[in-house]
Order: sequence, then structure tokens, then C-alpha cells
Amino acid sequence: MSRKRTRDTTTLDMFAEAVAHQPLTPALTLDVLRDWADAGMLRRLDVALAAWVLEQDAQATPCTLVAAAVLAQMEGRGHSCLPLAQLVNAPNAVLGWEAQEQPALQALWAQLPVHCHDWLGALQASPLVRVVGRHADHGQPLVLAASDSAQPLLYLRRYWDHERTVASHILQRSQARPVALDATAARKWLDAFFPPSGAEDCNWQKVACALALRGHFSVITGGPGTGKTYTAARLLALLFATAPNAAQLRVALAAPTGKAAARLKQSIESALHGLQASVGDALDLPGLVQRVGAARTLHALLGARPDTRHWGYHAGRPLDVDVLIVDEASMVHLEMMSALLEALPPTARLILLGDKDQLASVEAGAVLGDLCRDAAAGRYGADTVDFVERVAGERIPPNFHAPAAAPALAQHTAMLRASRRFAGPIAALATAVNAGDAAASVQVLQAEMAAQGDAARIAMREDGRLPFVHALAWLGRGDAPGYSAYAQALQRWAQVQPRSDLAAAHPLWVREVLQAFDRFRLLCAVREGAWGVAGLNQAVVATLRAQGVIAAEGEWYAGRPVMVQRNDAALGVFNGDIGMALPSAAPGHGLRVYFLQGEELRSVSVARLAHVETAFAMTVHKSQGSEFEHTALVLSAQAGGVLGRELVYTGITRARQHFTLMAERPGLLAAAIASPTRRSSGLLRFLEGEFNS
Ligand SMILES: Nc1ncnc2c1ncn2[C@@H]1O[C@H](COP(=O)(O)OP(=O)(O)OP(=O)(O)O)[C@@H](O)[C@H]1O
Repeated sequence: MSRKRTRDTTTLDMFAEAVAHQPLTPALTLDVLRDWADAGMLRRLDVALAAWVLEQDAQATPCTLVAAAVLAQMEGRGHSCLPLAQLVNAPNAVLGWEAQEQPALQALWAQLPVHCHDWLGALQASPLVRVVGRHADHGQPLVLAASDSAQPLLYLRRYWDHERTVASHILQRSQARPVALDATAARKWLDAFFPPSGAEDCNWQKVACALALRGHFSVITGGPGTGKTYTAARLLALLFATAPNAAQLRVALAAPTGKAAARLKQSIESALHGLQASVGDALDLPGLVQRVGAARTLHALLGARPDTRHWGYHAGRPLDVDVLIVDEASMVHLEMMSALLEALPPTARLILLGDKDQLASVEAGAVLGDLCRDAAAGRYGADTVDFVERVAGERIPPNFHAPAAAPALAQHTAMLRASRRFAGPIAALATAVNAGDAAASVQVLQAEMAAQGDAARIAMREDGRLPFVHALAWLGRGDAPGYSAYAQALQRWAQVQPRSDLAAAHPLWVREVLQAFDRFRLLCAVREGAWGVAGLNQAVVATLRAQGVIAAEGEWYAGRPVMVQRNDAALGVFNGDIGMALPSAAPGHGLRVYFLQGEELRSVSVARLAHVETAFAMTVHKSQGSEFEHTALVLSAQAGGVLGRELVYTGITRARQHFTLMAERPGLLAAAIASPTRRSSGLLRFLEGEFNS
């Protein structure tokens, strides 16, 4: 069979033709998979797994090899396992290939067994596959979890282990005996922290605190501005107020990125200061603020060892904490969650905060989404309803009660439903997108543009004209800023540099430039292409050069915003941190990269920062945990399967005051809204006790 490195219809037709006229042997199967990798339909890594399976098991059948390659492909797309029956019956529902690739897929499928049980039989016969409940664990590289009642799932061993670890810890934590609680004291403090407002039927923030007081595990989810951090700060104060040994309470704050961690610490501390008025001298809140450790990335908290999968803290050397609050938990991938739960002592309380509807991590797993499957419905059991009424004085409305058996996890989960910060057209658009209603989303956009013209808070262009994207990036629109505000701040260096009080003026100027830059951001669905991160970064740099704002050449220039790509604990910079190269105050000391972390300004010499990327444009994935006054979401027609509902929702909810959508062609927004991302995972089945070995 010929090998071509481009994906064109002729080549793919030739694959289909060749497969149709030869008996399908394992060797031919590998050839087909390699051809697919050459055509860019699979990764070489995916085929390498299939080839390795055949090397190790000479009896491996074609369907075993295909399942192995697709499993590896799924892992690359963020799934923790492969739903086997779906692959057998509707391969393209799993693979999502384009129309021109269908004949090649169909030709191979015509030669493979039609029934899932034949695939299962082939996998079960392989010594490389451990069938859960049937085979002992000998370290087999693949794990098959099959049951009569539900879809069989095929795992790479590593992800099976991680899901099992996460599920067993969460089950233990959510089924553990409730913590002994002085209900009268708890009620007193809950009433003090959440005075009646009459705004909602049920104060879900108060409910969330009550639920979290009862156990060692709790999930607080909600959209932007629903008060997750506000609630978590009150919860901390409650734990402090009701702890027998409050003066020794060890509190840690963490998030997947440095920026989100710093933001969490800042918000918790300001919320605690704000509480002082309602507690007077009765509670030593400054003492509690002191007990809150530095906000850290999860990598730093767990003592990640660079370039290894090992962690400094684990079951044998647990973290030294009593309460751990993790923000932006939707970005915590399966492996990280597994490491975190292993390292957390059983007596410590874990509080996960996050928006379940946001994009999941790039890496495999969608743990928060899985854990929050029941969050909207509530599903609270009678015990929980009684407890909340007794301790918080809140009546959970009957439509949130469990109709029958109440799932253990749901009793530890609270969803905050009212946004305090996020209102108006941006919130209406986010709600319509989240509901999967493309027509309503477009209507919200059009109504705002028609009514407000240039002053519209949300706007959209779908005509695919790149010059408009470039103009937006420079000038913004109406009151919505672009990068010209940052350019002006940057150019003030000419006035700042000669000042006699430069040592004092320099940090103020650096803050001003960083804050001006943070007013606007271009967010992209993809990295490559003119409508991706690479093309838009180049375009903004070209505009800045043409305007004489930055140096005409060179990788490093004053005003270059960079995003850190790798954690470097020694330098104190972490994946996702954004800083800016600017002249240092000391003459002749060249450029340093300045980072604003909370209120603290830090700098690192450019020479020491090896793994960074220019950050005028960034992916939506990397923008999680950040917000900008004006956010522009740029949708490339090349984004394919990446364009999904969660990506659009996450992009919109990064906007504080203005949101602009720019699409390469009409219909991209509607298509994205119609494509919710479903990550395959067996976590809920683990939690329901279906897999127990
Ligand atoms: N019950 C409340 N009463 C008054 N103000 C509130 C209440 N809940 C939240 N807020 C305010 O609303 C704003 C948003 O709250 P907060 O930052 O806690 O939300 P969040 O869900 O953590 O937001 P994000 O999406 O940024 O993570 C804050 O200014 C907070 O002080």
C-alpha cells in the first residue's frame, strides 16, 4: 500500500481499496494504522502502542490492535478510557473524523468483527489485557472493565489506576461518619456570616458551608461571580470558629496555575477582612489570615519533581494541612487529582471550588465535571435536608431532594446559582451557550448590537475578515479596550526613565503597564494559523512594530508579554504565569520579566526564562482562571473538534465588561454551541461501586 504524508481523498480512497481486497491480518492492520498516522488521522504514538501490542502478543487480533491505537488516540484527546461498544458500533462517534476520511474507516470496519462481544473475546484472550474481576493484576498494560449491564471500558493501566485511586478516596471521604459538630455554635456563626437577604428561596452559599462543615470533602461549584470564594472564606472562618484547636489550624490554598492561586489568596484574605465588621472581637480573623499559608500551584504544593511523574508528598509522606482549598478545580486533571488525594491526610478537609461547565484540563480526565454530574439536580437525601435546616436554618426546596436513593457524593456537593458580579448581556450569552441554545445565543448578540451599536457589551463578526480582528486587537471597539492602552502605558517609559526618583517611579510604571495589558486579551481555539495564537501574536507584534511601540527586531523586546510554559520552582515561576519583559530600573541591567502576583511584583532576568511564549494571544485553555475587562474570542475554521460548547462558554466567562466574538466563517459559533464535549470516563461507575477491584 502506498504511503503519502498528506491527507487527500485519493490517498484515503487507496487505503480503502487496499483493505477491501485483502484478508485483514495483524500486519496489514498495522500498515493501515500507519497509513492513517501518515495522513494525520492518528498520532504516531497511537500506532506505536498497537505495534508494541503485536510485538508482545503475537496472537493479537486486528481488532485488538485497532482498539489499542484508538485507546491511545483517546487519551491524547483527554479521555481516560475507550467506550468499546461505541467504537465497534459507531466508530466515527468516537473518532469524529471528517467526511473525506470516512471511506477509509468504513473499509477497515467492514473487515473487523461486527459484534462487540467478539472484540471483547479478542481482548480478553490477550495476556496484555487484565479483565477486571476475572484476572489477577500482573501489571498488564491494558485494563478492560466489562459488565453485563453497561458499556465495556478499555483503559491504559495508568488511567485505570488513577480513576480507582480518585474514586476510592472520594468514596471514603463522602461515606465517612459526619464530623462531630456543635450545631448551636455552627448555627450562630452561619447566621452571622449569612444574614437573611430575601433574594433567593434558599441561600445556597449557606447550604454549601453547612454541608462542608459536616464532612472532610466538599465540592462548591457555580458559574462566574456566584460567590465560590466568598463562600469559601466564610467556610474557613466557620472552621476556625468551631475548631477545638483553632490556634493550630493549618490552612493551605492551591490552584492549578500560579495566577489562579494568587487570586484565590487575595480574594480569601479580602473576604476575611470584610467579615471583621460582622464578627467584631468575637473571632480573631487576623489570626486566621496569618494561618492561611502562601497560595501555591498544585505542582508546588505536592512537591512535583521536574520531568518525572513523582511527587514529594504522597501517602507515605502526607501534606501537613488541616484544611485545603483548591480553586479552579475544573482544570485539575485525573493524574493530579489522584496525586492530591493520595497526599492528603484522611483527617484533612478538602474543599474543591470550580465551575463545572468550564473546559476540562488539556490532560486526560474531567474530574470536577464528573463529580458534579448531580450538582444542578441537587439529589439531597432526607438526612441532608434535615441537617441543613437544623444547622443553617435553610430549607432546601423539594425539587432538589433525591427522589429515591441519595448518592453519597451529592450530599457533599453544592451548586451556587445566583451570580453577584456577572449580569447583563455577557451573563445572558453565557447562559444561552451553556444551555446549548445556539439560536438564543445569536439572538442575544444581535439584540445587544442592534440596541447599543458601538457601545454594545457583546458583539460578533462572523465574516472571516482578518483585518477586523487585527484592528480590534489594536483599537478595541467603543469603550472596550484593545492593546493601544497598553502601548501608551509602555511608551511612558520615555518620561519615567529620566526621573530622579526612578527607583520609586519604576515599580509604579511596571504595574501600570501590566495592568493596562491585562485589560484586553485575544483568546483562540487553536494554536496554529492566522486565526490561531501563532498568527495573531505575529499580527499584534507587526502592528506594534509598525507603530514604533516596540523594537523593530529581536526575540526579546521591552513590552513583550510572555506566558511561562513550564514550572520552575527555583525561579518561582509556574506554567501559565504571565509576565512582561521591561527595562529594569538599574541602568545597563537590560530587560527583566515582571510578574504581578496579587499585590507583589517580582522579576526574573530574561536570560533565565527558557520556556516562554509571547502572550498577546493565548488559547482559551490557558486563559482559565483569568478575567479581562475586554475578551475577544477568535474562532478558526480549522479548529475542528476543538470547537465545543465548553470552549465558547469558558471564553465568554473570561470577559468582565466586554466580549467580542470573531469567527472565520458564519455558523462556527452555532456549530460549537451544538457540540458539547463529552469526555469518556469510568469515574462515576467507580463511585457507584460497579468496579471494585
Ligand atoms: N452573598 C453575597 N453578598 C454580597 N456580595 C457577595 C455575596 N456573594 C458574593 N459576593 C460578591 O460577589 C463577587 C463575586 O464573588 P466571588 O469572587 O466569591 O465569586 P466566584 O464564584 O469565586 O467568582 P469567580 O468566577 O471569579 O471564581 C465578589 O465581589 C463578592 O464579594
